[in-house]
Amino acid sequence: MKSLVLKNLQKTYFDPYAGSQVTAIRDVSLTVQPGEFVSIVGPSGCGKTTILNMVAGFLPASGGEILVDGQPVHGPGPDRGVVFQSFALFPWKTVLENVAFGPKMRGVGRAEREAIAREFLELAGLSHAADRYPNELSGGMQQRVGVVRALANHPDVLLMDEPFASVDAQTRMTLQEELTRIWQERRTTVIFITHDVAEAVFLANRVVVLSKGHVLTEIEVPLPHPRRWDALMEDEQFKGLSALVLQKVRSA
Ligand SMILES: Nc1ncnc2c1ncn2[C@@H]1O[C@H](COP(=O)(O)OP(=O)(O)OP(=O)(O)O)[C@@H](O)[C@H]1O
Repeated sequence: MKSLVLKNLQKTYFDPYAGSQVTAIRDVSLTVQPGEFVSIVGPSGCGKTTILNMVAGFLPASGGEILVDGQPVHGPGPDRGVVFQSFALFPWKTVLENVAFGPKMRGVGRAEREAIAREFLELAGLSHAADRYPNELSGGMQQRVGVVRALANHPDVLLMDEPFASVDAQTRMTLQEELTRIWQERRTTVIFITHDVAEAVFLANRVVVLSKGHVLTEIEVPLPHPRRWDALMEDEQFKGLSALVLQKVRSA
């Protein structure tokens, strides 16, 4: 478990159409404690994906600093795992081989990496699908494989950009419940980006609301884990927090 610190982060892009610089991230400072689950929400264009790409090391920052456990980030690295909304599993590899791929790249021997992959597949309720190929899985199952493939690399920080946006509502709720359960077991530090306020509150210890490239507010979510939709749907505290976050996003 490692901390993630963003210090006065800034990002400007060159807009070729306007022929000028646009500021996507003005000044974002954020400390994510080791093992904390932070959701980031905000209106379209407020800079969520830009922040995630900078933390992943895919985009250079224009100013400020990103520190993982005190070490500055200068590019992608195995300490940070990334799961996107649409991502590619290797179609020519089985589910087991997909999940074992990261450990293989780290030089872990065959028996050990298969054991690691089987452990994670079990965690995600996917043991029965180990020998199948991605095109033999439903969208929700592929998404789950994507999540455990990232986890099998033992990242210190897991970065998730709307990973469940393209699955149906029912599957999405199941994936959210599984993610909170897996997170509770592994306690990986997580940043989760979403447009969905209920999803943000359901998953996180803390919700960060972004507005036009800066942090508008942060809202603690002191609900116990693991979380289940059946219980939370009617929970007054959950409903109150969701309403508060929604109000902030709408004012952002
Ligand atoms: N490659 C780019 N070149 C120029 N401008 C960009 C680029 N990528 C993003 N932007 C601009 O930066 C701002 C933030 O974009 P970003 O994609 O981070 O927002 P977002 O909050 O993730 O949006 P959404 O919720 O719609 O995905 C927007 O104004 C966007 O137009």
